[in-house]
Amino acid sequence: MLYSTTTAQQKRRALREMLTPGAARQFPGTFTPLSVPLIEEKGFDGVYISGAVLANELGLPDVGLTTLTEVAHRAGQIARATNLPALVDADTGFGEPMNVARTVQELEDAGLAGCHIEDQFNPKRCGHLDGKNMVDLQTATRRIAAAAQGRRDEDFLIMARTDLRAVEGLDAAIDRAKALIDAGADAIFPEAMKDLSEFEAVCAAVDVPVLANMTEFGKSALFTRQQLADAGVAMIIYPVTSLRAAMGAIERTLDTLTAHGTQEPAVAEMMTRARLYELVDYEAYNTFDTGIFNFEVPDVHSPSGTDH
Ligand SMILES: C[C@](O)(C(=O)O)[C@H](CC(=O)O)C(=O)O
Ligand SMILES: [Mg+2]
Repeated sequence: MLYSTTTAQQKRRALREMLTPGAARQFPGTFTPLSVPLIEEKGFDGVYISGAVLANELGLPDVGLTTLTEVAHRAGQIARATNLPALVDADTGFGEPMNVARTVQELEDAGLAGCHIEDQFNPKRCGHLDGKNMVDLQTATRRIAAAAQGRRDEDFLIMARTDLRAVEGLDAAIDRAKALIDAGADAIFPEAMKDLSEFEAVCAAVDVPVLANMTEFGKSALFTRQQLADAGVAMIIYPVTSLRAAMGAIERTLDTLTAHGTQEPAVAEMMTRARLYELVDYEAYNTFDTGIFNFEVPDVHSPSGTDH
């Protein structure tokens, strides 16, 4: 009950240890702390907090409108709800190199295990769309160097994302990934890979953990965990999956309500009240006090009642 029983430091260590080449650790995205017990219960390795989802959840497009304060706050609420490590999308780092250093410190304070910082400039966009604004190599490496310098816990994972593949091709993206590692990146997120052989090429070219982004309706096909493990991938994110699933269910339910005048036909698809209460550990809160107030209140009206 309440929040996680492991410290942020322990979660960061755990993340470091689990990210070996080919481990293909699965990090489903979540936009709410409420999904976190589900992710844990189903045996996933960690939790991902997507910038696109945090923006969309606020009714905004993913073009760099969310602020560091908003992202750190929401990501912190999610991170503290889980014993698993949480990786957050820090977009372009929320400013110039000095701001990026502060971003890392805010995310450390919020209990995140790591973040990724990309080489676009605002208005940034989803890595799987065309027409991205890319910063030059020097700006990209400065961002990562500032992030590494800002970090106070050496286990906080700084992942560099490069969006260059869709703009200048795979070789350029690999060259940039290497430069970002030299600048201090602990891991690489090669965005918008075209096929499995591209993941393989990146994994072979760098000796840090590589992330695969399995976002739906994007430029990459939805490869299985085994396929990505065989390519050498250390970590897989499913950034928008739960949001898309939830929004699909909401839309279908609203349609049922308008069509039938009642939600009754949709109830079978809903999470039950009992299951929802289970996720928030209702029962434990009911009994929490009984373990603490196990003494008797003296009767002040009895002859010995003043003796307390
Ligand atoms: C990973 C990503 O950065 C995100 O914010 O979740 C997005 C996902 C998406 O828009 O599908 C991305 O740029 O790939
Ligand atoms: Mg993003």
